[in-house]
Order: sequence, then C-alpha cells, then structure tokens
Amino acid sequence: MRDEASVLDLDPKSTVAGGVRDVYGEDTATEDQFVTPWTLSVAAGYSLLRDPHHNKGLAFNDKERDAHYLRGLLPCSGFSGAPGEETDAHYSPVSTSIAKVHGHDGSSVYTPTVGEACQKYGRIFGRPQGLYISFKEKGRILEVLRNWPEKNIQVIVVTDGERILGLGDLGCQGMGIPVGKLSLYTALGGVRPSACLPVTIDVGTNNEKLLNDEFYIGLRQRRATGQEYSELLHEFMSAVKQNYGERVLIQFEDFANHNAFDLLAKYGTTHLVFNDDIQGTASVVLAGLVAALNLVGGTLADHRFLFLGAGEAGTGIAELIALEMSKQTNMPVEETRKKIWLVDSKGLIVSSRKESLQHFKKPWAHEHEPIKTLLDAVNDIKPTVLIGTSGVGRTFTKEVVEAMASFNERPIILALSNPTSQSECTAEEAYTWSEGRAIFASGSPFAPVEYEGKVYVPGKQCIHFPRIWSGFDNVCTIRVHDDMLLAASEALAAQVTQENFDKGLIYPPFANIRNISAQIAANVATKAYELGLATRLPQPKDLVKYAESCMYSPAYRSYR
Ligand SMILES: NC(=O)C1=CN([C@@H]2O[C@H](COP(=O)(O)OP(=O)(O)OC[C@H]3O[C@@H](n4cnc5c(N)ncnc54)[C@H](OP(=O)(O)O)[C@@H]3O)[C@@H](O)[C@H]2O)C=CC1
Ligand SMILES: CC(=O)C(=O)O
Ligand SMILES: [Mg+2]
Repeated sequence: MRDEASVLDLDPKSTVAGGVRDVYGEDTATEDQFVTPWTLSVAAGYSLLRDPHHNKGLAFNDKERDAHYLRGLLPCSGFSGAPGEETDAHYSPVSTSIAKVHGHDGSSVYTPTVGEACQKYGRIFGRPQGLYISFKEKGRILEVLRNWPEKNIQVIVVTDGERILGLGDLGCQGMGIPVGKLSLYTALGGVRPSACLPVTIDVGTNNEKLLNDEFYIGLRQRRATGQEYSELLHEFMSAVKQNYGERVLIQFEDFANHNAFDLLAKYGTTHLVFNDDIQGTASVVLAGLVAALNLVGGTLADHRFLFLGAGEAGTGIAELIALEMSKQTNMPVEETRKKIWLVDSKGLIVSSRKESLQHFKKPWAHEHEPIKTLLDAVNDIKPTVLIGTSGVGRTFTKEVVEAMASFNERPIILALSNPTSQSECTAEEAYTWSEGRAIFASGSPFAPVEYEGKVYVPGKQCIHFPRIWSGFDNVCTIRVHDDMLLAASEALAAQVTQENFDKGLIYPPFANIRNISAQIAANVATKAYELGLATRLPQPKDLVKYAESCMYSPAYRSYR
C-alpha cells in the first residue's frame, strides 16, 4: 500500500482523519509500518511523584496534595518558588558532581560535571534520558524514533561518543553530552525540554577499559567504520527527516574529526544540521575575541593567532576568524588565513607537511620552517592570541605563558579544552605567570583568582552556545549559514559591558541571560531573513520581543 499522505502531497503532521493531528503517524502509516499503541493516563499519588515531567516535589501545595493522593508521601515542608528551589535547598549541602548531573544544580549541567557523568554513565544509569540507536536497530530507526514519547521535537543533539570532550572514546556513555547540552539549551536558550531529543548512535567503542567493564551499557564490539557506519548514520538522518520534517535541527556533538567534517558536509545541503564543536564554538570564541579587542586595541587583522590543536574546534574557530577578518578588510580569505597558525601533535602546520595533512588542516599549511614544540612556535610566531583546543591538559606551561607575556602587554589566552582536567592551563596559572596581565577565558569554569590584591574573573566561554540555536529556530530557518554564525558572534560580543571589561571579562555573565539570548537570537534571525533562509513569514516586527516570547519558562503550573 502506498503512503496516502505522500500520494496526496499532505504534510503528515497536518490534520487527517477527522481533523485530529496525526501526531503518532497512525493514519499515515503503511501496512508494513509499525504503530505504537500509545495510551494516555492521569498520574496520581506515588506514580505522580515518580514522573519527572509532572512531579513538583515539595512544591505541591496542600490542595494539590489532597487532590492527587499525595498526603504522607512528602514531608510537610513546602516551597512555593520556581523548580529547583526545593532541590537546591535540599541537596546542596551534600551535593557531589554526580548529584548535580541528576539535575540538582543547573550551573553544573555541562562541563566539567558532564565529563565525569559520561565516564561513570554505566554506573549511574537510572532512567533513560534519550534514545539509543545501535546496529540492533538497523532497518527500524523510524520505529525507534516513534518510541520517544514527545512528538514535537525541535532540536536533536546526537553523538556517537567517539570524542567526548577531551576524554576520548566513551562509546554509548557519551549520552551525557546530548543530555547535558540540551539541558543548557533549556536553561539558557529557553528551549522547551519536551522539544529536545538527546540521541546516541552506538556503533561500538574502541575503549578497551569500557569493553571490559561489567557496567558498560553499550554494544560490546569495536567501532564500526566505513560503509557500515555511514549506512546507519544515513538511516538515522533519513528517519529524522521523515518523522520530524525539514525544520528539526540536528546538532552533531562530539563526533571524532574523521567523521564530523564529512557528516556536516554531507548533510549540510539536505538537512538543518549544525556541528557545535566546529561551528558553535567558532561563533562563541570569535565573540570573545571581538570583545577582547576593547581591552587590547586594534582590529582582528592587527592580531596574530596561534592554536594548540588543529581539529574540529581549532580549525573551526580559525576559519570563522579568517572569514570575519576577510569581511572587515576585503582581503580574500586565503590571505587572512595567513594571520592564523596552528600546531597539532606533530608540531606547527607548515607547507612541507601539506601532502600528509587531513583535509581540514591543509588551508593552514603556511610557508615556514618546521617547528616541533609549542614553546618554539610561540617564540617564533609571537602571537597576540593563544588558543588551546588540543584536548590535552597543562600544555600551556609556565614558559609558554611567560613567553606570551614577554611580548604582549595583555596576552589573550583561551584554554578551551574540556573538562577541567584537560584545560591547557588554569585561570590561576594564566594570571600569575602573566603577572595579572592575561585576558583569560576557558571552556570549563574556574573560580575568580586573587593575585597581588586584585581579583580576576575568568570568562566562562562554554555557556554561550545555546543562544545561537534559538535564532535558527525562531524564524524556522532551514539551513545554517556562516553569516548567521557571524551574526551570533557580533550580538554576543555587543553584550559585554564596560563593567564586564573592567573586571577583565570578555563574555557577559549570567545575569540577564534570557535577554542576552534573545538579542543573539534576533541578530541571527535578522541575518536569516536577509539571506532568504527564514521560512517564518511575515517577518515579526520586533525580533527581540519575538525571541523572548518564544522562550520556555520553567514555572510550576497549578494542578486542578
Ligand atoms: N570550549 C569549547 O567550546 C570547546 C572545547 N572543545 C575541546 O577542545 C578539545 C579538542 O576538541 P576537537 O577539536 O573536537 O578535537 P580533535 O580531536 O578534532 O582535535 C584535537 C587536536 O589536538 C591535537 N593534539 C592532540 N594532542 C596534542 C598535543 N599533545 N600537542 C599538540 N596538539 C595535540 C590533535 O593533533 P593531531 O591532529 O595531530 O592528532 C588535533 O589536531 C577537547 O578537549 C574539547 O573538549 C571542543 C569544542 C568546543
Ligand atoms: C564544549 C564542547 O562542546 C566540547 O568540549 O566538546
Ligand atoms: Mg562538544
């Protein structure tokens, strides 16, 4: 039997059969497709308290406790505020990193806590928080997607667990990353939790320790590669489009670079895809650099950039800096790239290495003598900006930071590798070794540092990703364009105030986070309209207000 909806050219999500939205796909399913027998029920009593969507914990008031058979199941102390109030109060004195991952501390939802959570995921696995798709599901991925209880999905964060932060291959336990990043999207970007879908594609792991770990929760096989891998990914990408349509954002996260660049290129023309490690990072880091110019002076083109790490994050950031420089100076991007140098595990990327380089490194192979170490590269190139994206901790040594401080009045030092253990240096090291002159930001957070009587507040760069996304969603864009990433950078940089600069900050702090997110979303949306990539028409008059109105607010609702 042919799919009736496609024959009639109907949007499968539009009303069918009696004017009811066919959200479960039953009316449009063919005879050989599976249909899930969904039922609706009203939770009460003990089961209501076990339902994370509806449980308000100690915030249930007396009337609700009576109406929903909750008497005696909760202590009588009540809380009236927002979600989290009671859990913070209840758990913080005893909280550990892992307790935070269970949702008791929003500010620690992502790095570094999420790294530890992934390493221990098998041991702390409680209830499923996303979809696991492995070879066992090959040929049935559409059916698996339909098992997810929420139907109106706006953003999927998907990983295959091969490069989890700087911790390497954590296989299926990488699920902590999509869960963590989507939690940030909700908390900071205002994305409704029910519209978020975390997915882990389990193709095995090459992590021997996990393969031999009795608590490992994934497939116990070495990673599938080549055609087998591409076919599973392709089935997933096709099923997502079939189930959720064109407009769902698929964010690739923490794939190893030998797959990440190819997936982005392959699906960039057919799906709304975004790689946060390549594109989101670039946009956020560029914003920090543009803001830092207020402290150091000059334009981007007046600076020299050196990266330790030439993978997804390093080359992604480098490319966006070169693009922005090119727009500002009207120089071709091939020229502006020459202001940017990268070091990988074999040393400085130079033209004599070109033949053996991975494709994403080739544009950075400039004419230069080979250099083996970072310290030698720093002393030779004399960068004004040093960026760590190597995934290797403690690589910005005292000598490296001192060298940066010897030829820069205010060296810009970004230690972006996550989690904290992999950070290229700590905030304290950056400030003390540069005698308080470094402008420092990191991927994983560091506490403020006191040096010679002055308090320095390091920038937390990682919290700024989610804001970009809402710009895509608000206007229903169907493709991500580099100019939209530049628009996000511009708006984020513009949110750093003089007061922030006075403290040495190059990113805005948490206060007013929703408003800042709305400004970024609006700038991204404006660019999407300019590029003709926004499908929400007519264009809302005030895009900031519109972005704010689209944001989900985590408030407990009253139950009848
Ligand atoms: N703060 C943020 O926003 C983000 C941070 N990151 C962090 O950046 C790190 C890297 O991620 P990603 O770029 O995706 O990883 P990749 O694996 O794509 O790249 C890592 C790069 O670092 C190089 N490298 C590894 N070891 C060394 C070493 N000892 N000396 C010099 N270079 C080295 C690798 O060299 P080679 O190619 O020769 O192997 C490679 O070029 C991770 O820790 C991740 O958490 C990532 C995205 C966002
Ligand atoms: C922040 C991030 O995406 C990473 O470290 O991979
Ligand atoms: Mg990542």
